[in-house]
Amino acid sequence: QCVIMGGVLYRSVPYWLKPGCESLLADIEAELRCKLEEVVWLPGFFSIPPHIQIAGSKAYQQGVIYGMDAASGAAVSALDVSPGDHVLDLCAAPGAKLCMLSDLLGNSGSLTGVDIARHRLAACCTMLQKYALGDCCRLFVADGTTFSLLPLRSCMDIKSGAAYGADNKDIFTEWTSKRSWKDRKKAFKARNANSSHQSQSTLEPELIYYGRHSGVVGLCKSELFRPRNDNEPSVSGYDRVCHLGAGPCMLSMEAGSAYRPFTGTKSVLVDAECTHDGSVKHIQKFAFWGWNTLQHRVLDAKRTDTLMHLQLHLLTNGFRLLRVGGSLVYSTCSLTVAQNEHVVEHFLARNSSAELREVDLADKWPCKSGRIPKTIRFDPTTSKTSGLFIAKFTKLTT
Ligand SMILES: C[S@@+](CC[C@H](N)C(=O)[O-])C[C@H]1O[C@@H](n2cnc3c(N)ncnc32)[C@H](O)[C@@H]1O
Repeated sequence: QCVIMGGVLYRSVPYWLKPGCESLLADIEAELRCKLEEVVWLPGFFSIPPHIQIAGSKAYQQGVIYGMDAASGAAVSALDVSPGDHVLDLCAAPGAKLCMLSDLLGNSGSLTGVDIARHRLAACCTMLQKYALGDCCRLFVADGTTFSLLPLRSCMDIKSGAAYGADNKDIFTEWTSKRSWKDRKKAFKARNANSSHQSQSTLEPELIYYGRHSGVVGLCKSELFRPRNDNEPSVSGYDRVCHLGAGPCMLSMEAGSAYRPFTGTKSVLVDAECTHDGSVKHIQKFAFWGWNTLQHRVLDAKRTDTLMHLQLHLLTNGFRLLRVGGSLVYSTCSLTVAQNEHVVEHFLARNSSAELREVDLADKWPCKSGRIPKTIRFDPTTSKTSGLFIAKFTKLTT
């Protein structure tokens, strides 16, 4: 019997590119020896029977398909990303949503992925490269509650370090995964020095990957890492938007130039750390961990409090980095009210420029309303997806 749950694939071709898709699908079906069933409510998604293993298939190895739960796909769709947008994914690893975001952007705009767990972000980096999706992307190991770097203009000319003097070690040249032993040792030392002097929450962002069109090539390190300063309007581009009253036009830096306008972070995804109790894949792990561990892993009040605090801070900082008129999606794969509606309520009470928005198309999705109007919930018992909570916000001028 075909069970859709947990067996949904997202093709690594933009789903609006119809030509050629049919023949591609036929090839994949022949290779997997099963029918790919279209998920009618989510373009680009197909379901396969759960016993079919895709990891050994040519289609998977060549990066034509990747596995992703349909509810997660819905969270990305809720962002309504258009080519050219500057998108921030604040809890990016291991990177399924990041890949889909990159697919939607095509070779335009920019995508910044942030995660506090280095090893998990390294998996993102591998995925982006495997699926050839990283051209406009940059990845930072950083704390999403304090991350402060603005998006760079994606349309800027790609400059080579040579134009700025190839011997200037401070200029980012084209990214390569092959670093000299000396460079790796230097980076390792710097990391160790950093972590012994700073707590995790104040770690400086560390750039671990950047694509050719991410806007990083040609920049000086001091330009890329110049922190947003709320007290200096000329540096903190986002604040200048409000003061100028000039719509969604902001200021950003380019190598060797004064600040130039850019369209800002239009979309922020905060797929926050949570207890994962709505994730079917995660719950299956309790068979291995032992069901008696459920109490401290999911139901423990102290842990929930700590997570709520983190979720609220991630959401607040994501919103701070959003431009006026942009969209932010907050999602968790927890089914608890504490990590979802309560976080949203606390956030709205403290941010007068935040407004909840209806998720377009949600009326066609197999989801229900959350306890707060305009929020939605995917419930595994009725949606045939993993559980997911989604709230979409926009930023108003205050
Ligand atoms: C639910 S997972 C994100 C899944 C991801 N969006 C995807 O689609 O693959 C939550 C992530 O949040 C990260 N995280 C936890 N605390 C964080 C923080 N303070 N800043 C940034 N990321 C954090 C975790 O390391 C974890 O990778």
